Amino acid sequence: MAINASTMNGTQVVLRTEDLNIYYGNFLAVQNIWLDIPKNQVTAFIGPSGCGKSTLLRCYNRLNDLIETFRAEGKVFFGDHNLYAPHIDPVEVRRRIGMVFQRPYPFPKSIKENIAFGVRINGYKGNMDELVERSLRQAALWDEVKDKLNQSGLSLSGGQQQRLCIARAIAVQPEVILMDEPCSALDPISTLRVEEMIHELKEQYTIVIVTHNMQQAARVADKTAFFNVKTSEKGGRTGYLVEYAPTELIFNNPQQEDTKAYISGRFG
Ligand SMILES: Nc1ncnc2c1ncn2[C@@H]1O[C@H](COP(=O)(O)OP(=O)(O)OP(=O)(O)O)[C@@H](O)[C@H]1O
Repeated sequence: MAINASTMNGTQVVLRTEDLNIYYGNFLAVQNIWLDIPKNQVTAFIGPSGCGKSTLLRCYNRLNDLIETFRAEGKVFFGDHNLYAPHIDPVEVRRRIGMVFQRPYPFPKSIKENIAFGVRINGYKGNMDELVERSLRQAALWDEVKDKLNQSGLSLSGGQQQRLCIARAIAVQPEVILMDEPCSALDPISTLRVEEMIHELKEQYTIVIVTHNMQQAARVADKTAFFNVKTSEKGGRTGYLVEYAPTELIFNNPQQEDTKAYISGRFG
């Protein structure tokens, strides 16, 4: 699966959705999404609860496939590849488009093995110690764990566990990292560390982050997409994209009334 990305104002587009509708059974959860995710930038998804931020995020690495009632209409492109074409291997997609979840969930294995495990399964033949160190350094965790690599990942603090999970995601060398509210279970200092790390990671990776925290979106994201929910014809609550623009425009000069209302805290 070679990437041959198209461009958006001179920036490469890594992920593109075209007229994407996402269903759980008969329920239309997300409607009519056209969205381009730029390479080596941080894109934030914000919006009120239930507008489909996580549902859309999980579409990018086919994680929704694991939900029996899930169905997608429309297209999701990774470079030139339609990720939902029949020949696409979802396991390969998930290696190239990694994910970090809301709650850190280290494997009940050593710190080192948390990183080495997935890499080995992917057939890595290089120097494992080097890779473990590099991944932990990129996740700003090396200095804290270098003397206890054989201790359990579960012995770390919540913030350290989340950075371990980020190191694990990085280790298999994905092109994109999806983050679903990665700081919501962390204290403010741990949150700051993860945010600083996100700034550094975007030099090498494309990052899409779902966050409830508008200040966080303002701090970390180059572009921000604001989603809202409306009552659909069938009576269900369906999410849709309201506005997508450089982050400073979304927060300082939003074009849509709903965006203005949301960022000024009038709903959500
Ligand atoms: N596995 C599922 N099965 C059925 N419906 C689902 C499933 N997951 C999500 N939904 C529904 O899809 C809609 C969008 O949910 P989603 O979690 O993507 O929204 P969100 O914007 O990420 O919300 P939050 O900010 O609360 O996490 C909601 O109505 C939710 O109830």
